Amino acid sequence: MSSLLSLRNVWVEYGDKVIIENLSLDIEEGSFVSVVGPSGAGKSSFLRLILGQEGPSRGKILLDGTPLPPECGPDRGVVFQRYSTFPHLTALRNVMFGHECDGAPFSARLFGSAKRKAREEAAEMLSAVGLGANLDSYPAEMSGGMQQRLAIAQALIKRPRILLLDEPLGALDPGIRADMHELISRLWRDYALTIVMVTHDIREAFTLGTRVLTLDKRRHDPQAPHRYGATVVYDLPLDKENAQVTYHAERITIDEIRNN
Ligand SMILES: Nc1ncnc2c1ncn2[C@@H]1O[C@H](COP(=O)(O)OP(=O)(O)OP(=O)(O)O)[C@@H](O)[C@H]1O
Repeated sequence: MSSLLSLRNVWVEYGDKVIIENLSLDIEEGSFVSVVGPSGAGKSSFLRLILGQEGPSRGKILLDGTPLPPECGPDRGVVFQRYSTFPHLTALRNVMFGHECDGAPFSARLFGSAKRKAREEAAEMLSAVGLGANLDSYPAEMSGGMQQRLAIAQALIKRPRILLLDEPLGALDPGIRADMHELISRLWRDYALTIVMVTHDIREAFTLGTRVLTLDKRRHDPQAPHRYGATVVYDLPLDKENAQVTYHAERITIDEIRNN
């Protein structure tokens, strides 16, 4: 595997508030990186950096060895915990929207064969996420799990090189999460994706990831909580061939990682 994304001495600072501190990291093509850490550690900020929603205050980020374009492009797709889809569009139109924006940036409307092709691809993607029977449903008519399936289809239609997941299953019931784990694993394999997923669920991090990163502060100043930022304090590659790792993950906690 080769390095798809590299962060070199990256800092995120807001005024004198340090959020991410001197982060250096390589993410291999085809890997599934789970990111865990305490609330407020900077996990979403880390995803926003990769997405291009904000730039580092210092350091550089390279995609395939070249500086990451400052704006979010089709090479990166994202799914948030909620509200990733357009409520006024059907499932099919939600997924077609990416192609429509590219093909007709001003009107977001395609015609003729371009429209037919976009429709076929969107329907195919919706089938891949298990929504083949819901092409004409609106997000409000769908369950939480179905809405997240739709958000994933919408993110994947542009065939991104990196898929960013920010607590994508955080609002779902545990039973639905298990189905979603199966779906995300299958899409990761079938579409040869590189995935970076933020989660608060340590079991999910170990079940899905090929690597688990823990973001946290190495130093704390009780008088000035934002004096120091977070960095990668644990970086655990997982041997997915070894089923035992998955079983152990059932019981593992952040404290157990810290103590190892
Ligand atoms: N635009 C901003 N201006 C100032 N501070 C910000 C800004 N965006 C984020 N922060 C701060 O950065 C810190 C990290 O926020 P972030 O959302 O990345 O953490 P997180 O690890 O994802 O948290 P959680 O697990 O609770 O979602 C927080 O203290 C937050 O208040």
